[in-house]
Amino acid sequence: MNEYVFFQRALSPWMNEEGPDSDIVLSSRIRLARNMKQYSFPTVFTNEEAMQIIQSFEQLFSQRRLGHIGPFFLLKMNELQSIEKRVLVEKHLISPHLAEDCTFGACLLSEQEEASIMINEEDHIRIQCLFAGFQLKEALKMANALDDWIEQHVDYAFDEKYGYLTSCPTNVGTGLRASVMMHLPGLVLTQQINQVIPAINQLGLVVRGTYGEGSEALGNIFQISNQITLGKSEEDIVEDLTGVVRQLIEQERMAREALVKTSNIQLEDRVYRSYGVLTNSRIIGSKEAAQCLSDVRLGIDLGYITNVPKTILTELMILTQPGFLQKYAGGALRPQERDVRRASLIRERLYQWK
Ligand SMILES: Nc1ncnc2c1ncn2[C@@H]1O[C@H](COP(=O)(O)OP(=O)(O)OP(=O)(O)O)[C@@H](O)[C@H]1O
Repeated sequence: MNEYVFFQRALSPWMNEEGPDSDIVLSSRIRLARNMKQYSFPTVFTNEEAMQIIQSFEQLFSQRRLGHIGPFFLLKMNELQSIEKRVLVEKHLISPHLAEDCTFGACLLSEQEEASIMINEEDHIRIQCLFAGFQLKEALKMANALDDWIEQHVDYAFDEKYGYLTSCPTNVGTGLRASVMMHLPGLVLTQQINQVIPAINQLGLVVRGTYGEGSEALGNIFQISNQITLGKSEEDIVEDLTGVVRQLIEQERMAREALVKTSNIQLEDRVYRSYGVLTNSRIIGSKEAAQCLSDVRLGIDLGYITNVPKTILTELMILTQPGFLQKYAGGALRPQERDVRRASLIRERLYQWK
């Protein structure tokens, strides 16, 4: 496999699977923050230290094969074009911080893109595992396996009392963030989301947008994760989040049922109008596209639309982001040009399923 494929395909191979509860939970993620004992934290390390860290990972992964996860590919930020870095951000494989601010940053990607390890981001090592649907426990298992393997070769910064030491105190302890990406159009349409978000926050969990901290919830997609990393075991953090997500799934299903009962024809109309916009418009902005894709996804889940596979919608959510549009166009595009390209790309993809 050639590294170039990471920038070409919008749909990561792991996204092709239908995970459990995938009508509501789009994906599950575990990320672990770790640091190496012998180096200063990335906030203060020297360029030399940063390069040594990358070198040690280059050697460690030179075999490129790690148990059943298979080969890994190392991509250095200072060797990538800015559009390529943006594409990796849009695929949730690296953070905007690594792409934009970390000259001596790198990432290791597995072939299926379900595992990614960021080097020299906010911490020396950030291990991330992604699974389709509601599979937090499976993601934790894979992240732990990767973590154990790395720990055999690297001395982690660890304190008997506090656990894993990290750049930001909010990650000290387990260094673990567990999160799910949820599609919650029912709770948004019934306006219950306005009560649900504060209630989730009170339970010590955080609700974020599609692209993490500081981002908007595009197309009714919300990311829910744990806030606390200290004083609880990894398993308890995942268990607590799992309990809340189960309740949210129930609430979303009930909201959808209530909408079908009370306003079936209005809902069907909304779904088909959005389908009409996607299949006919000549200019479309990213927010409108995300909203229409959300309506059509709901339409598929409720059985109104049967001819469109959901993976096409997932792919379009990523493909219509600015980085991908420009990658396909072969260069920079002005916002208006992007809106025209976005519309034609969506029409082309959906045309195959008419
Ligand atoms: N369940 C998930 N499925 C797919 N992508 C996810 C999921 N959860 C988070 N992400 C993606 O991971 C990236 C980082 O998210 P976020 O900023 O919330 O977290 P973080 O890595 O835990 O960082 P920090 O510790 O700085 O808050 C974002 O692109 C986000 O969309």
